[in-house]
Amino acid sequence: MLKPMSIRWSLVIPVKTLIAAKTRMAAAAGPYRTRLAVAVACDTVAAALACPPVARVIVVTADPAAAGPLAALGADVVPDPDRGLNTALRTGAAHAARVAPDDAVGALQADLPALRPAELAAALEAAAEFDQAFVPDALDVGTTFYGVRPERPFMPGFGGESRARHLAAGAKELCLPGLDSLRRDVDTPDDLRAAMALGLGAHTAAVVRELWPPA
Ligand SMILES: Nc1nc2c(ncn2[C@@H]2O[C@H](COP(=O)(O)OP(=O)(O)OP(=O)(O)O)[C@@H](O)[C@H]2O)c(=O)[nH]1
Ligand SMILES: C=C(OP(=O)(O)O)C(=O)O
Repeated sequence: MLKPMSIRWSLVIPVKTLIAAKTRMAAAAGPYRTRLAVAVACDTVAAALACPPVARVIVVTADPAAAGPLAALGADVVPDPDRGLNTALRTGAAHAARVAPDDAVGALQADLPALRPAELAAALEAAAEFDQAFVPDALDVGTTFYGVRPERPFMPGFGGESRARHLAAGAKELCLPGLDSLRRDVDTPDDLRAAMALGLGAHTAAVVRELWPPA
């Protein structure tokens, strides 16, 4: 058996078609909504690619306006069959199994604009000790990361109250301290303010400067 420290990861990051993305930010972001969605995904992908155990990032999207900048950062882009979030994740995981069957596979939400590579690395190291594991979101309601060891079944249960779903499916909840940036997904203006307090990545920070210019 591989030692957990030596496990490498393929991370699947789903990015919704932009016209339907970040709808809970629509009132606050106005015409900046789709740029914000792309920027947040760019910061998430850049942080994941900067994380040493991450061998590859596989973005699943049907939207060329998201695919272009994310591929330019170094992600592999796989077309989304457009049958919902968990189907998109399983499609990315199937690609990962084809290109790197010996690597662990994780699903990471695309809306983590404050993500720090060291926090992601700590979570991946902990996750490698379990067949399936997940990280709950900051509210302890949803999930920001779900992953499985190499060759184990990948059974993501994202959407709504996914923390309870992942727990019920027997996945290990990772309760490490110091995962704030990994748990801070951004769906609402309050979430964005909380992510700003942690420190936004450069792409999101640039959009926020235009959206909310400093007084
Ligand atoms: N590829 C793909 N990604 C999806 C799909 N649905 C959701 N996502 C992604 O999954 C994550 C969580 O999505 P949601 O919270 O449902 O959507 P959102 O666009 O972030 O926000 P809302 O529109 O406010 O719900 C984000 O990274 C989305 O881009 C889908 O059908 N396909
Ligand atoms: C899809 C999820 O989250 P959200 O809609 O809050 O981004 C989830 O937590 O499973």
